[in-house]
Amino acid sequence: MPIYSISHVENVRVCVVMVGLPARGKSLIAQKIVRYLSWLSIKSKCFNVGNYRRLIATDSPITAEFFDPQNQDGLEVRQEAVDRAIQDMMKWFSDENGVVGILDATNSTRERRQAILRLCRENLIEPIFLESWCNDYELILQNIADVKTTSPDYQNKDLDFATQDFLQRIKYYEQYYETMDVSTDPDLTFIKLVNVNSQIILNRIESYLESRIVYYVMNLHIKPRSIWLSRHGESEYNLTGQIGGDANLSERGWRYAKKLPDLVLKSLGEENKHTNLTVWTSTLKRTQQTASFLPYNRKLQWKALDELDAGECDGMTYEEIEQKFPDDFKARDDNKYEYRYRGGESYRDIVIRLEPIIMELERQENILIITHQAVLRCLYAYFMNVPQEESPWMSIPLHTLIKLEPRAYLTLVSRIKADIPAVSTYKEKGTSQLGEQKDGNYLKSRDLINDSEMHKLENQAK
Ligand SMILES: O=P(O)(O)OC[C@H]1O[C@@](CO)(OP(=O)(O)O)[C@@H](O)[C@@H]1O
Repeated sequence: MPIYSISHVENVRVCVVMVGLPARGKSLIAQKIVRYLSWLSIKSKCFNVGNYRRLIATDSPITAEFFDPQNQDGLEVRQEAVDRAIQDMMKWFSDENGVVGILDATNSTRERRQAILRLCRENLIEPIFLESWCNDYELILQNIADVKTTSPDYQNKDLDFATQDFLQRIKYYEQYYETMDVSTDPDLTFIKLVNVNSQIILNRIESYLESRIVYYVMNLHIKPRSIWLSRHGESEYNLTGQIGGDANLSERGWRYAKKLPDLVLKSLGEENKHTNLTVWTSTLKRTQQTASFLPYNRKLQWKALDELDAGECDGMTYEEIEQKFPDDFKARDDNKYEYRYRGGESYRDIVIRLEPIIMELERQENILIITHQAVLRCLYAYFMNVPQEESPWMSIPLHTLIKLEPRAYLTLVSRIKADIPAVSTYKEKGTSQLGEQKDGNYLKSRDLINDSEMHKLENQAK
């Protein structure tokens, strides 16, 4: 039976209209919403007006003066950019059945917001305005530094120049910026984040999908932190090639468990060696045994982190499954993400049960998660924006500690191998044999800003 996502049930289409002065973290929030909703199979896309503007005004470098409200040419280019972004977004809603489109721009005047509102209503799209309001100067400077390292406007410019120029750009916008307020915008659906999430003002949140977006955004924080991921040490079932079950660690698995505290210290580095981590495991013995030598007192077990339930195939090897249920074996290879074991789960089912984990992870700071091959693939896919067709085939080796460092526009990945041998549990498509465990082919940092989108736009413009 197919699983429907909430967008099918409600049949709604939502346009998230970002609002805020430059350097308020709008693009970051927009990208994160797209990544989160796409992970939940809700078709989402971000339309960044800055990208359109750069395509139209190719005679860059652009400096703050371009944004002077007295600069007529600048105004025209900016109007054209927003018109084109909105046009493309509307086309995407209708031609590609988009569900959540995000208009990433400053949308800083009430007049502009009213125009977007009218257009959305005409096209039966629910608009939700998401304002990021911030007067914390340190935070703004931090955002400028992040923008400077990622925005094409400041490529090859030094930080001082970029900072001054950007502050001037903000000043121009401030001349006509109108913030959102319950008294002035009583009829609009909006979320206003004040200094990230020190205060959150909500108005007229109505549909379920809107409330999911609100809940997600409310949980975001921007404190620097790291997330460590590890599979449990090699288990006795891994040795025999059996899947599922609740086996103990093998002798080599125990060696990994004993070495894990050192690997974590090494990854923390000398200056952070006293950092107190929270450790999450599943409820299965092999993850708890793996965590047993870690010197941290906050250890939590989550049922949601248990391994993929293989139902009737629990305890079998892939060869036995191929012999006993050949059609199922093939169906799983054909569509591993959707295939649900008889009486068990699919990868999609895991993603659904992991959603509260993701929400909690967004709220938390430093966490070490010890879990299982399939669950780890799903968590990793969320952080690294890995598409559904690929995620169940990612190679995540045993006895390897992975560190994720979420940054403004990308997640950095590093890993430490324990140098303790383990069997491979990696099964390639089309065979029941366990092949060689590939050496973490997905363990690369990935940009969250989708470059391919930019290339597509550039090609259209040519
Ligand atoms: O989806 P595939 O590639 O079969 O991987 C999931 C399998 O990985 C295993 C090992 O083969 O995980 P784990 O080692 O965490 O127990 C199985 O229990 C589980 O069914």
